Amino acid sequence: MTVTIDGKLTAANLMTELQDRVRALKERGTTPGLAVILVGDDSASAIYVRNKERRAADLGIYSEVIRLPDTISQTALIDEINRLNQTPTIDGILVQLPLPAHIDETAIINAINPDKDVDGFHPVNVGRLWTNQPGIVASTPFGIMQLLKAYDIDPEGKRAVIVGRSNIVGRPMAALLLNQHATVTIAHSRTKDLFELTKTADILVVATGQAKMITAAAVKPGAVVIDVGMDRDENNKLVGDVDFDAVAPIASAITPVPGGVGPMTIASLMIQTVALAEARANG
Ligand SMILES: Nc1nc2c(c(=O)[nH]1)N[C@@H](CN(C=O)c1ccc(C(=O)N[C@@H](CCC(=O)O)C(=O)O)cc1)CN2
Repeated sequence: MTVTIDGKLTAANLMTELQDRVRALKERGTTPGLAVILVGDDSASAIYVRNKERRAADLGIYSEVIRLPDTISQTALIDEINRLNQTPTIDGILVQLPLPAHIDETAIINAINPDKDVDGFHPVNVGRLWTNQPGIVASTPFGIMQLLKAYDIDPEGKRAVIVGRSNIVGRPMAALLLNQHATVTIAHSRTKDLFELTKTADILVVATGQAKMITAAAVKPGAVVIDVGMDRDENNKLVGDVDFDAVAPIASAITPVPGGVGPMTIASLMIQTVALAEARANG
């Protein structure tokens, strides 16, 4: 029988566990602090940021949202990051993506102190991940690893195929699965015979942004299928990169959209903010 991996429930369970860690930190005089920078008025980003703010408040994490106009210069944005880098009560800093076109995303990520880079996007943290050292990991792949753990899916010895090579999902996902002893292939828009490759995967992670591109013919029977997509179908309904109804009957486990990977992203952000505050409290 196919297992539908419930990201909402897993995230809620992890948040309950996290409450105890926040309480313990506060008893020791440390309140975890998270700063979120939102540039411009992208409506989806505004919702994600509001949800981050709410989740932090639920847990007793101090959060500060810095809303900046989309006309802000790159220099002024970096000045703001520098202020937060120097604020001792802020453990984690993130800049909500995407950024307006005139701002160089790489320059902004590189301006964040790597030890406060709660998104795990800074090259120092990327390097730590690829060399299998402890560090902060991008929230979505971190959340996917939490889902695999919660459902007793062990990557060791499995063939994993990741479709998508973004810095936010595909690349860190590959490193995390490799660190857990999977045999990993990253596929992308220029991969030849893509579906021949995806059919070899015991664990298939799809992050392409193309609605329902993975059909049953592209999946090995019994595979674990993780859908990172958040796309709109012809009826403007939120769907994933995987055709859930077609693939679910042949998968051993599959994430739905919505309610699969998405809710784990914000939960992972909270977990890593608390871990950074614990590091501060422990000196
Ligand atoms: N600085 C960052 N920017 C962005 C990140 C990130 O991790 N750091 N990730 C995404 C946006 N994101 C969080 O920021 C995010 C995306 C989706 C969800 C989520 O819960 N999705 C739900 C569906 C929501 C809906 O109905 O629209 C789901 O899949 O069930 C949470 C957070 C890009 N930017």
